[in-house]
Amino acid sequence: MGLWILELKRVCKILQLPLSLSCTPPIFFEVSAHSAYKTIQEIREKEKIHLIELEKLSVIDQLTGLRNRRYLDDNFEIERQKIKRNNQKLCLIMIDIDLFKRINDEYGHQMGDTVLQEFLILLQKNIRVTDLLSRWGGEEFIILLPETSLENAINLAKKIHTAINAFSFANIGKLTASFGVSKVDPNTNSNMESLYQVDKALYQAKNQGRNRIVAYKNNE
Ligand SMILES: Nc1nc2c(ncn2[C@@H]2O[C@H](COP(=O)(O)OP(=O)(O)OP(=O)(O)O)[C@@H](O)[C@H]2O)c(=O)[nH]1
Repeated sequence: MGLWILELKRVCKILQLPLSLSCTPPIFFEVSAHSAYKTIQEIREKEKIHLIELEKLSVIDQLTGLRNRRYLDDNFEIERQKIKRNNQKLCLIMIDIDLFKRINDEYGHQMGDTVLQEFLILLQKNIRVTDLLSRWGGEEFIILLPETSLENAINLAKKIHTAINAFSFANIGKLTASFGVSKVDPNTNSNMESLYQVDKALYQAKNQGRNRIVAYKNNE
């Protein structure tokens, strides 16, 4: 009983609810203990829902509504373990909008945000529901492609590349993007290595003049 009251005091304190437990006659104590117990249960349920909501928010990018880097980090390991067990294929595509800074500088940050939102819709239209698209940061996106060979990942990058080149962004017009593509080998690569490889391929695409796709090769 004492513990209930302590717990009730605790949750009421957290939720800043008024609580008066003084002068409760024994006959009424049963009733108030019962309602106190119910209150604690209700508050615990609300706390649980609140935590679930917080957990969801922590893996969602506010601007685009896409999953964020944290979500990808968590799920990449799960996907790696799955392909290792089932001997499946897994690839990564990293996409970065070219010269995005110019858009912010010329049209303002808000227009830059709009472009990012349009860009992600374009990406979503071109991938499968089982592909995991996330915002890696700034103007950079990653797609994790389960059950996809390197050849098919490159084909998908080509398809997205063509779609971007054909698209006219509101108020901005044409944009280009650079792509890195890599295969994940769960037996030899750690998550870090796989991400390093796809990032290196993207870096090469930028260095070679942007608006292109580069696949990571082992001997580079
Ligand atoms: N509007 C907007 N801009 C962002 C956001 N996140 C990052 N940026 C901007 O994206 C720009 C990225 O610039 P850089 O890293 O120089 O790259 P870039 O201009 O795209 O050039 P390259 O990648 O070399 O083609 C910076 O100006 C950032 O401020 C965002 O959420 N919204």
